[in-house]
Amino acid sequence: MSAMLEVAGLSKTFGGVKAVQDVSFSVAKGSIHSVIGPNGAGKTTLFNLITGVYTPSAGSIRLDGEEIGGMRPDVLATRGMNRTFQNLQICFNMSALENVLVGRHLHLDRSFFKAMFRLPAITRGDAAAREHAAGLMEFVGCGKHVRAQANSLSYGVLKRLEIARALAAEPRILLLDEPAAGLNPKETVEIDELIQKIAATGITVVLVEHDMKLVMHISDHILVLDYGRKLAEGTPAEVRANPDVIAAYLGAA
Ligand SMILES: Nc1ncnc2c1ncn2[C@@H]1O[C@H](COP(=O)(O)OP(=O)(O)OP(=O)(O)O)[C@@H](O)[C@H]1O
Repeated sequence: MSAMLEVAGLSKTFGGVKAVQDVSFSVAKGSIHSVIGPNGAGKTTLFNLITGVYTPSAGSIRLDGEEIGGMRPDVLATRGMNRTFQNLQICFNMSALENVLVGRHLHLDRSFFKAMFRLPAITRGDAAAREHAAGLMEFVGCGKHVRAQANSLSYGVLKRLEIARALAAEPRILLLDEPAAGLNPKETVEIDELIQKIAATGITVVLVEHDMKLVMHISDHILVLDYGRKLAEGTPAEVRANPDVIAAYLGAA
């Protein structure tokens, strides 16, 4: 499989803190790639570098061969990259469907004059976008909440809704920041199934996750960070058997 994302010599320093140090790895197109590591290992910083929240101190990030290091998240969305956040980014004063529509804005035809005169094309566009968003809610398992207000939904449903919103931009690569955080075991199994369903559509998935059962079950490849550096990488079986990984996790326990 060819590499969709290639990270080389990536570093990020905050004052004197080396949050990410000289990290290199690549993500194969269509794969599920997890990033794990003890607390403070640099996982979130790595995600924020890849998704344009932070500018790298050094190194390169390539998406389909194009350098994307330092590009803004909205520009990256037009290049086919989207993400979810560890803390929910839901607008609670909007409906569930509207939250998904927010993620669709890239694909809406919003020229000023069309919007001003509500030309038929834009009305058609709105109807199609709503239909698309409702379809995504169905896909992530929130179909029965299409008409609900966001503030009436449970945490588990909101986590799925956030994934639906990220999918609304039609990404080719989706980064999920702790998709199972705060979920109960049943909801975690459902998220596991959803991630596999997303990957089966051809979308490349990268995730940061603390739930080892989920990571070991769904990942094609795992990158292990420790103190900002790459400690190990490989298949779940390789990573599980790696003495350095075992030591890092036992040390952190
Ligand atoms: N904006 C920042 N300013 C200063 N230091 C930061 C900043 N963001 C992260 N750090 C530091 O960088 C290191 C890596 O943090 P990061 O949040 O990336 O780790 P993590 O692996 O995601 O941790 P966790 O599993 O707890 O979420 C930590 O020492 C953290 O304190």
